[in-house]
Amino acid sequence: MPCLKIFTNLTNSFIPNDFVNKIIPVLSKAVQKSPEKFICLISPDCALSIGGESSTPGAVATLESIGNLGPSQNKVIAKEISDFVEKELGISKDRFFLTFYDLKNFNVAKGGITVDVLEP
Ligand SMILES: O=C1C=C2C[C@@H](C(=O)O)NC2=CC1=O
Repeated sequence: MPCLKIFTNLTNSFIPNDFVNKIIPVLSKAVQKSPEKFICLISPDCALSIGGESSTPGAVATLESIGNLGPSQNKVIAKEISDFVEKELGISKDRFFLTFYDLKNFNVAKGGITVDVLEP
């Protein structure tokens, strides 16, 4: 599944309960894949230093997808996700770091079956 993982120094009480669901349509539109395929997890209360500063809100995130990533797509995706994270979590864009991983289909499995077999 295309998967966004966010690690943040925000405490759990600052993460809206519906955050992981609300971001799915944003991901779906930005990555151009159907919403039911997406996973989002957020890990709060992380010890996180960005440039020696650990008390200001910040986050490090990874986005994994089989395709639909690349130099032009990533520019759009980065903007959409960082806008949403800033609006919903109050994390400024200069303290939000996103890394993209374009996965091979044989390196992802769902229900115990690799995606090259699931979606040949
Ligand atoms: O990363 C991806 C993972 C999957 C699994 C499969 C599915 O859920 O149907 N399709 C996927 C697309 C991806 O990009």
